[in-house]
Amino acid sequence: MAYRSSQHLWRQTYRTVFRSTNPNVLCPRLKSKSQLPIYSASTFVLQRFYGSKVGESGAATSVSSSLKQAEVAKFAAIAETWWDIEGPFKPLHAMNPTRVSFIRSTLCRHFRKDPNCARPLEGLKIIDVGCGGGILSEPLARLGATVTGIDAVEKNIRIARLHAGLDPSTSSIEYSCATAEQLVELNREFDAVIALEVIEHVANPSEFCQSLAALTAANGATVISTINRSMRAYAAAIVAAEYILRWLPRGTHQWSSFLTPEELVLLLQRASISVQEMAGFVYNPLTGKWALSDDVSVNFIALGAKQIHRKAL
Ligand SMILES: C[S@@+](CC[C@H](N)C(=O)[O-])C[C@H]1O[C@@H](n2cnc3c(N)ncnc32)[C@H](O)[C@@H]1O
Ligand SMILES: [Mg+2]
Repeated sequence: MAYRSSQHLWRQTYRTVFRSTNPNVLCPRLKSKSQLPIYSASTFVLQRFYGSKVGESGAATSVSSSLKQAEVAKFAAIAETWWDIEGPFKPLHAMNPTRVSFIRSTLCRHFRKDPNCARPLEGLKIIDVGCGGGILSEPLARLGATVTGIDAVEKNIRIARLHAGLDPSTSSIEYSCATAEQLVELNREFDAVIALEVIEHVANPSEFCQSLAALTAANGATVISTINRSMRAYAAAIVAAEYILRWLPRGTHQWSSFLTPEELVLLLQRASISVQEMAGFVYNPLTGKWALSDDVSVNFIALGAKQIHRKAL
C-alpha cells in the first residue's frame, strides 16, 4: 500500500516539479521503533567521535559555529556550477526528484496533509539549511511551502537568489547567508527543518543536530540526508564518484565524516528529535536513475518528529 501510494506520489511530484520521466520508487515507512536498531556500539562511537559535547539534556546548549573552513572553501570554489546539471552537482540534480518524493510523502503524513493536491506543502514554513544554489528549495516552493534557504557560502546564496528570481513560483524564497546556529540565536522556528547532504560537512554533527532541533517548532519535523560510514559507501561515494566516474571533485568527502543510520538516530534522539521514517537512495547504473529503497548502506534520508517534553508539575 505504502509502496503503491508512494509510486503514485512520485509520478505526480516528478511531473509537477521536474517534468520528466519516472523512476521506480519504494518509500518504506517504519512501523515501529524496533525497526531502527540502535546498537550500544553506536553510543561508544558517538562518545569517541563527539565526546562530551553530545548533549544530555536534549536542549540546544551553548551554540558554537558548525563551520569547517576547509569545507566552506570547497563549496565556494565550485559555486558557479550549481545549476550545471553535468557539473560537480550532477549527483544532487539526479537524486533530487527522489529526495523530493520522500520529503513530500513524509511531510504530508506528518502534518496530515493531502499529498495528492497540487500544492501539498501549502501553509508550511520550511527552512533548507545548507541550501547551496537552491536545488531543493525551489521544488519545495513549487509544492506550496514558504521556504527560507540558508547557506554558509555567500556566493551560493547569490546564485540561489538569482536562479529563484527567474521563475515567479520560486521568487518568494527568502535566502540568506547564515548558519543554523545564527538563526537559533534569532529565535527563528519552522514547521520543517531540512538539511540534505550537509551534516557530513559540519564541524560538530551533534551540535548541528541540536541547532536543527532548536529551529524546529513544537510538533514539527526535521529531515536529514547523508552518507553511511560503510565500506560500500567508501567504494561508491568516494572511489567511484570521485576517482572513477569523476562526478565530484576529489576530496569532496571524508569517509570518517560519514555517519551510520544508528549514529544519526542517536544524535537526533539526544536533540529531542525522534526518527519516524528512513529510506535509502540507490543508484541504477543501467538507467542512470535513483530510487528510494530499504537499502541504507550508502545514501540515506531520515525524518524525525520533535518531541515535546512536558515539565513535571
Ligand atoms: C553538498 S552541499 C548540499 C546542498 C543542498 N543541501 C542540496 O542537497 O542540494 C552542502 C552545502 O552545505 C553548505 N554548508 C557546509 N557547512 C555548512 C554550515 N556549517 N552551515 C551552513 N551551510 C553549510 C555548503 O556551503 C554547501 O552549499
Ligand atoms: Mg556531501
